[in-house]
Amino acid sequence: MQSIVVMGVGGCGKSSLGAALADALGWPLIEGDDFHPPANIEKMRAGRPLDDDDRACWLAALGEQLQRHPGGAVLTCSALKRRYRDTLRAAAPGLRFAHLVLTPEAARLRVAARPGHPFPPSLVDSQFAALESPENEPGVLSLDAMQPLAALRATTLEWLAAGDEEKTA
Ligand SMILES: Nc1ncnc2c1ncn2[C@@H]1O[C@H](COP(=O)(O)OP(=O)(O)OP(=O)(O)O)[C@@H](O)[C@H]1O
Ligand SMILES: O=C(O)[C@H](O)[C@@H](O)[C@H](O)[C@H](O)CO
Repeated sequence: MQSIVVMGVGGCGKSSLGAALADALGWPLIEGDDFHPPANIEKMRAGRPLDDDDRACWLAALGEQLQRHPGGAVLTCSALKRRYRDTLRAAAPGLRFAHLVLTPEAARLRVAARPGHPFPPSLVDSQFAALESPENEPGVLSLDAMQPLAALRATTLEWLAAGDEEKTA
């Protein structure tokens, strides 16, 4: 069973959907933010966007985590750029991605409603600037992040099941 990454900009709802999917599938949840080195957390807290170098060792650690769960896992990871996603795909071939899509305004509102979180609202624009849409890549589901969580969960589970049926047909 191939793992799934719940991806998107800060505040799009990765942790919420990731936890719901892990629960429904009985898969472990790999919370991507837990694998940032302290320097990355400090940088975000200081309102400075992460760059490719900052994200390189983080993505390598997340790839290792995926490899530890060959039976399937749910990973939450912003995975903003094509090459970040390809790094994860190289670690777990056939990896699937559910992309939570929302507007910068909606992301800002969600992030602002979480005071104390290391990711400040001022960083939201930089997330959209870095985002390369995964739409035309294989194994990607685009979701309207403004849908209720239960609907997002149901749509993603149906999509995963349909993909598995295709593989066994
Ligand atoms: N489908 C949804 N509908 C309404 N609110 C939501 C939905 N999903 C998440 N939220 C709310 O939006 C906020 C951000 O959600 P969450 O922490 O899951 O996002 P995230 O992408 O993991 O953020 P980050 O990457 O910055 O940690 C939370 O307050 C959460 O309760
Ligand atoms: O790639 C990045 O810039 C980071 O991973 C951020 O997206 C945050 O980790 C997260 O989304 C907010 O907590």
